[in-house]
Amino acid sequence: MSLMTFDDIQQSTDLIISESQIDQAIEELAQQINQFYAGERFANKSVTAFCVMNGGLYFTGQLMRHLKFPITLKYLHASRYGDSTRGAELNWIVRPSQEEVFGKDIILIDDIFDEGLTLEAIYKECEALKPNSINSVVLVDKQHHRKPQSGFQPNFVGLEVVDRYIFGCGMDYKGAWRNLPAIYALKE
Ligand SMILES: O=P(O)(O)OC[C@H]1O[C@H](OP(=O)(O)OP(=O)(O)O)[C@H](O)[C@@H]1O
Ligand SMILES: Nc1nc2[nH]cnc2c(=O)[nH]1
Repeated sequence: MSLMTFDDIQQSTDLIISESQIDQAIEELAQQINQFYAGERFANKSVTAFCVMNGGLYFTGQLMRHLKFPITLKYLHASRYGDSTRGAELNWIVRPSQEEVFGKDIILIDDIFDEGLTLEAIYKECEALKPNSINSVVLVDKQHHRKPQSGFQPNFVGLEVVDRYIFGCGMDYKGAWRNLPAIYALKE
C-alpha cells in the first residue's frame, strides 16, 4: 500500500488505543513519576530527561506537561527499525555524552518497549557513563514473549498493547503518521 491518507486510517486500520485512553494513561504515569522524584534525594536537583528520538518525541512532549519537578531536556538517537516493521541491528545516530550523564539523575523516555533491545542498549550506554540514578519510561509495552533474556524491563509503563505493528503517538508507519493522537494497527 502507498502512503495512507487520514481517511484510509479511519476505514482500513484498527483503533488499538483511543486518544482519551492515552491521555489518561499519561496523566497516571506522570503521577507515579512525580511521586518517585518527590523524594528528599532529588530535592533541589534537575532531572535529565533523554528523549529517545524519533519515536519518543511525541510522548516526551505529552508527559513533560504533567511533570512537577525541574527537567533538563536532552535527546539521544538510536534506531533499529528504520521504515521497516521488523527490527534489526541497533544503529546509533546520537549517543549520550559523558558530560550529559556523569553524576546526573537520568530518565529515558521512549514510545514503545517491543523486543526491548533498543531501550536495554540505551540504558547500558548511559549506565556506563555513571549517572547518579537512572530510570526508563515507555508509553506502551507490547505483550509477547520475545523480551530481553536479561530480564531488563522499563521502570514505568503507561499501557500494554497487543502483539501487532502499531503506529501513532510518535510511532511511524513507513516513516509517517507519528502525528496521530491515538494508536492504530493495520487490519490483519
Ligand atoms: O523494543 P525494540 O524492539 O528494540 O523496539 C523499540 C524501538 O523501536 C522504535 O524505534 P525505531 O528503531 O523504529 O526508530 P524511530 O524511533 O526513529 O522510529 C521505538 O521508538 C523504540 O525505540
Ligand atoms: N511504529 C512502530 N515502531 C516499532 N518499534 C518497535 N515496535 C514497533 C511498532 O509496533 N510500531
